[in-house]
This record gives sequence, C-alpha cells and structure tokens, in this order.
Amino acid sequence: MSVATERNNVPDDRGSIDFSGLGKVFGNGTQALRDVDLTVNSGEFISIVGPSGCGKSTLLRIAAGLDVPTTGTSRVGDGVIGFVFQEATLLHWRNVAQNVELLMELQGVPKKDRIERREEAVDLVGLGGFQRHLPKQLSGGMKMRVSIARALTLNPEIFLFDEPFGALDELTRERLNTEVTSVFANRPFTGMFVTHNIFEAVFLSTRVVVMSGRPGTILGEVEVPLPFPRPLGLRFDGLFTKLVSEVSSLLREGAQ
Ligand SMILES: Nc1ncnc2c1ncn2[C@@H]1O[C@H](COP(=O)(O)OP(=O)(O)OP(=O)(O)O)[C@@H](O)[C@H]1O
Repeated sequence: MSVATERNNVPDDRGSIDFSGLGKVFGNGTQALRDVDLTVNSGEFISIVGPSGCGKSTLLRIAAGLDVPTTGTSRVGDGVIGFVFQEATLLHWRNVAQNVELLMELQGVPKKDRIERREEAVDLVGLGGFQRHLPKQLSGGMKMRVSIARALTLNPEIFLFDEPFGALDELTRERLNTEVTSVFANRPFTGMFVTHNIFEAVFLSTRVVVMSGRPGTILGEVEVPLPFPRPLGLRFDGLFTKLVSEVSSLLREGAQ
C-alpha cells in the first residue's frame, strides 16, 4: 500500500482534502487511525465527532502536514492553511493588535497591509475596540477570538479547528459558533472542526462526520442542509433537532 502526504496544486482544488485508506500507528505502537476514507470539497465545512482518543486531532494534524500517515494517502489542496488550537496560544506581552499581526509579521507582510488585514480580521470576530488590550485583560472567549483573527489574517483556504471552544462556558461557545458561521458566510473556506459537542457540530457544518473509538475510522456522516449564516435560534428548529439526534444515534451505535 502506498504511503504519502501530498499537496495538490490544481487551482480549483486549493481547498480540498482527501484521505484514502489512511492509517496511523505511533512509534510506541498505539494505533490511532485505521482505513479512514474522507473527501472534503473546497467550500465544505465538516465537523468531526467521536469518542475521546479516537484520533480526531491526529487526523487534523495530518491534514495540516504536522504529522504523516503510516498507511494510505492524504492529499490536501495547496491553499493556505489556518490552524486554531485548543488553547489560544497568545503571546502575553503583546496586545491584541500585535498578537493578530504576528503571523503576518513572520511572513514579512508590509506594515500598511498588516494593519488593513488586522483590522478586517478584528472586526470579523467582533473584537473592534480591544486592539490595545493585553491577553490577561481578556476573557477566555475573547482570547479564542484573537486566535481566530490571527489565523484569518492569512486568508486561509483551509481552516482547521481542534476543539477551540471546549473550555468555554455554553453561552460564550454559542456566541462564537454564530461568529464562525458568519465568518464562513462572509469569506468562504474549507472547514474541518473537531469537537465533542454534537450541537456545535451540527450548528457549524455542512456535514458531520462520526468516528468510531480507537483506532478511529469513519462510522457515518450526516449532511446538514441548512443555509448560512446561521442564527442562534436555529438550535430550536425541528430539522436541527432531528440532525442532532441522527449524529447522536451514530455515535451511540459506534460505542456498542
Ligand atoms: N505522539 C503520540 N505518540 C503516541 N501516541 C499518541 C501520540 N499522539 C496521540 N497519541 C494517541 O493516539 C490516540 C489518538 O489521539 P488524538 O489526540 O488524535 O485523539 P482525539 O480523538 O483527538 O482525542 P480527544 O478527543 O481526547 O482530544 C490516543 O490514544 C493518543 O493517546
């Protein structure tokens, strides 16, 4: 079987992700993933749910090129990749504006463009007016907004999220979910979002992918045919509830 991680350079395919027969065994013998077949087309937003330790983060890291599969192939479009981690990972001595500019500074983006892109990203995540605040003056939700804004400045075609809102209270999580869908509606990208929260998965996505326990493989998928941007009240919609229960059933079947 061939083993590879490739970046596609087909222009229309810059945001696509394709895993075929993907497996991952770590050096200590832990098998995290087996036979993962998954295609994400440009402009789709998928969420991945599954039991703890089933390899969700590993899959995301492989998509980002931060890890390599031991079997199968991973083909990822050659568009810019944005990665938002579980922690906001801000530099505590830099204010919001300086943190948001960080990746652009590292890329050598000229000051004028940096400011323009920073302000646009800060506005998109609702942080206008907080540019001079230091991380210690921000709530957990605001820190995650800074982290998202920092990734947005690179105009990613592929946006990978590793359970970024897991540590936040429910109301803050809901607010940030709404903001992510409005960013997605304003500036489309290919999204891959790892979460334990089924409501969050359905709310954010065009498709929810359910994984089995370790070694993780794909148990099934649920399409989410709801338009963007998505209002907060969507959570009370009949179709939304039905989709949540479909994802929940798939997860429970996998746990048996
Ligand atoms: N570098 C590593 N070396 C050895 N084992 C690892 C490594 N990274 C992850 N694992 C193991 O691989 C399995 C999958 O880990 P991963 O973090 O991808 O799961 P996850 O589904 O994201 O978990 P969670 O939902 O708890 O965040 C786990 O058993 C984990 O302990």
